Amino acid sequence: MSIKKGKSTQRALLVLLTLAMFITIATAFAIYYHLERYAKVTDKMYKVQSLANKIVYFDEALTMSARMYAYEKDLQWYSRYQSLVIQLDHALNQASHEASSIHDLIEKNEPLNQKLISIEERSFADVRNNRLQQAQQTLKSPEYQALKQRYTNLVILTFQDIHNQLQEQQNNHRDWYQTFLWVLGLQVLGFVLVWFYLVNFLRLNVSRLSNLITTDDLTGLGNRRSFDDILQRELRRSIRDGKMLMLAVIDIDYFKKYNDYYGHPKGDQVLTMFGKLIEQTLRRANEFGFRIGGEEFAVIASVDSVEDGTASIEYLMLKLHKKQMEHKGNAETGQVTMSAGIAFHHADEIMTDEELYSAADKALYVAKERGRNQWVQYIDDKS
Ligand SMILES: Nc1nc2c(ncn2[C@@H]2O[C@H](COP(=O)(O)OP(=O)(O)OP(=O)(O)O)[C@@H](O)[C@H]2O)c(=O)[nH]1
Repeated sequence: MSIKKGKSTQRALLVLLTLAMFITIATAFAIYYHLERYAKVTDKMYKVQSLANKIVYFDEALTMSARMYAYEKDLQWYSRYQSLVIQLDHALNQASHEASSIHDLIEKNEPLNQKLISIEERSFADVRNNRLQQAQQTLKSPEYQALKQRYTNLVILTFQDIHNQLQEQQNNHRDWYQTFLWVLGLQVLGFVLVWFYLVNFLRLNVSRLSNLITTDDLTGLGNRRSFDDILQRELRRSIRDGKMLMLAVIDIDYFKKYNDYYGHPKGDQVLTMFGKLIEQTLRRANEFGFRIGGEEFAVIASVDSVEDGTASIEYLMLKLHKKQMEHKGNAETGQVTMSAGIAFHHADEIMTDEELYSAADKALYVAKERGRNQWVQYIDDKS
């Protein structure tokens, strides 16, 4: 991907992410708003319902008190009637704060209310003048009954109306917040999916990148950087585990001449083929192959004995011979051959990676000096 394209993709991703964040925040606000409204409407419904119950109760109770007063002429009933009138007024006032239709109901039906009160007052006057039968008749009269019924019906219908309106609002808010909850759920799911995608994408790219950093493009073997790291690591491991470590530095003989004779692309093919041979030879987990320079390769292997190590390089040489690749610049064999310098790190030695590499390199030099197409093991003269 070009830098320009990468930057525009990044910008587009940033815009998308910002947009998605705004939508999520807006959705969360919408849920909060509708949930809050839903709770408020529900609360109001309970309040209105309880006021409606109170009003109907006070209304019936005050009629009952008026009747009882007409029958018993007991002043207790009269004062109960009066206290109920005050309580009813208070409840109606409270209800009119909750819903304007109650206020309208009180205003519009004031004449009807006054009529009822005047009939009740008339019966109370009869009671006071000991005309109890007259008082009872007044309260039982069809006119009073009809007015009372009308008043009660009006109250009930108004409250029913309010209840229906509130229920509609409640359902509306519930539908909205449930819809937004789904939207938020889908957004969260989307975020989770994008998150997983990004994490996977990054992980893949990181492993690709680390491969690129440590792999030689042409042969697919480890490159110089990974050679340095793995040589240090394996050396530490061999000292810790008390095992022998082999390092072989391998070079294609007269490779300059090969390039000169057959051309650079053909030279590349030889390098690729040799890289594959190394890969096929190194079968065990603790054996590693590298291309550490132009036509220079290396093998690091944890071995049980010197023979074990040299045998694997011998085997690699044999495989290369079997290929019988023509190399007219190689006057000795006429084929592509290799030379190798082998050095061992023994468990009881203390050697640095540089010392081990230098030893293998020296042995390679000797192999070249002795006529190439061979391996030479480094022997420390001082020991
Ligand atoms: N085709 C190809 N050639 C390369 C590459 N890297 C280095 N070379 C060539 O490898 C040759 C190495 O030459 P020298 O160091 O002189 O070694 P040599 O010719 O193999 O001689 P001896 O090692 O002494 O046998 C040079 O000609 C480099 O150009 C590569 O990636 N591809």
